[in-house]
Amino acid sequence: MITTLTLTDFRSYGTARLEPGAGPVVLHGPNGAGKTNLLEALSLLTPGKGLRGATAAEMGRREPGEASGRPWAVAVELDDDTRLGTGVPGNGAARRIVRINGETAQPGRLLEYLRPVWATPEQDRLFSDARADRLRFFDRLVFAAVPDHAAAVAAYDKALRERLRLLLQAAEGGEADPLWLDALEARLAEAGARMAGARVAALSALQDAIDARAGRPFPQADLGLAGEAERRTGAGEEAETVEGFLRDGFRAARTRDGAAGRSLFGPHRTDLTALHREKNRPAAEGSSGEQKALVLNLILAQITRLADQTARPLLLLDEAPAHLDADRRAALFDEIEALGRERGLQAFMTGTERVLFEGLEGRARFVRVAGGALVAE
Ligand SMILES: Nc1ncnc2c1ncn2[C@@H]1O[C@H](COP(=O)(O)OP(=O)(O)OP(=O)(O)O)[C@@H](O)[C@H]1O
Repeated sequence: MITTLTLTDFRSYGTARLEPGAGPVVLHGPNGAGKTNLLEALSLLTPGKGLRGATAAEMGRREPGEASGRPWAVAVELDDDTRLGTGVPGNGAARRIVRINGETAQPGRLLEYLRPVWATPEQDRLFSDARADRLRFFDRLVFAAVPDHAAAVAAYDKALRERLRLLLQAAEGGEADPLWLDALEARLAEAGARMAGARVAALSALQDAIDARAGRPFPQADLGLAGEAERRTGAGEEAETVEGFLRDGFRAARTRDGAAGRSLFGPHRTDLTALHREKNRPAAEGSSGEQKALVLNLILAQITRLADQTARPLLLLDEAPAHLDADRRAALFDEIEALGRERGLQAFMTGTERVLFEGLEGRARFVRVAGGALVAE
């Protein structure tokens, strides 16, 4: 459990401190008050770019007239006295660093301490938006469950960029070292097969968790992965066989990728598919309210699963109640509060009006966000 959160020059905050305590935290305040900024800060306590997908340089506080963001820091203390922190040490620095108990650490190690999962209004059209966003969303769910997945995706993305750079050089008449290409593709195939393995395992566990939630007032999704490496993995092929398939595929795609200027083959092109079970229709056809409810159900399934394991689950819900009808809102609050009480879930929820959370009165900590300050009520 996070016992204290401190923000320093993070977005709209100069310095701010919050002691969330056990149970849900409701952050309410007018538009632009800094509610999402606070959730974003918490979302950086896991590898990646956080819930806005922003760069570290954008996150530093900028006063009018300042050209670049200030050095910033987000720090938390956990109930076992562990100190986790992230931030950038210099003006406009592009890479954030992570500290665990004062020592610089690999971002992946944060997953040993916290497993944040979030839902934002941007996900309201998750199933009809760009494939890449959907895959990123799913990969984040995977690495909250399988920490190694984050490292495999990072290694894969790096090798993919490097390979494309070489292929573009070759397409423009330059020389691409074939041995270096072979080495990069071997790395891609190895990381790609691991990614496919983790995705297939995580999808199956997530589907079980969704199925176990029948009877709640949220729609159920039947999930699938549209990608050849995942299909083969799911059909029981050994990881080495999938790796061989990927290596051959990358090699065969060299000329085409170089000409297209894009990497057209590989598990970075996998898609997450979802069927709205009750309606027996693709989730992509659903309204934004329906997609929102499907995504929330999926996220609640994931967080319940994480809460069953040992990791500390952390749920960040940006403007969730505003988009839900009264039944679903009440069910959401009851579930979050029960998960907090029984399994140590910490949840942070935002909304413009306190009244949206009246179902949580007496059961949550209310914090008013205004003018860069956090006021516990
Ligand atoms: N780097 C930065 N430096 C200073 N202020 C920033 C920075 N980045 C964002 N802001 C400010 O933060 C505010 C937005 O905060 P946030 O998105 O958290 O609002 P919110 O309370 O979630 O509002 P809404 O209810 O509209 O979603 C804006 O006023 C924006 O100008």
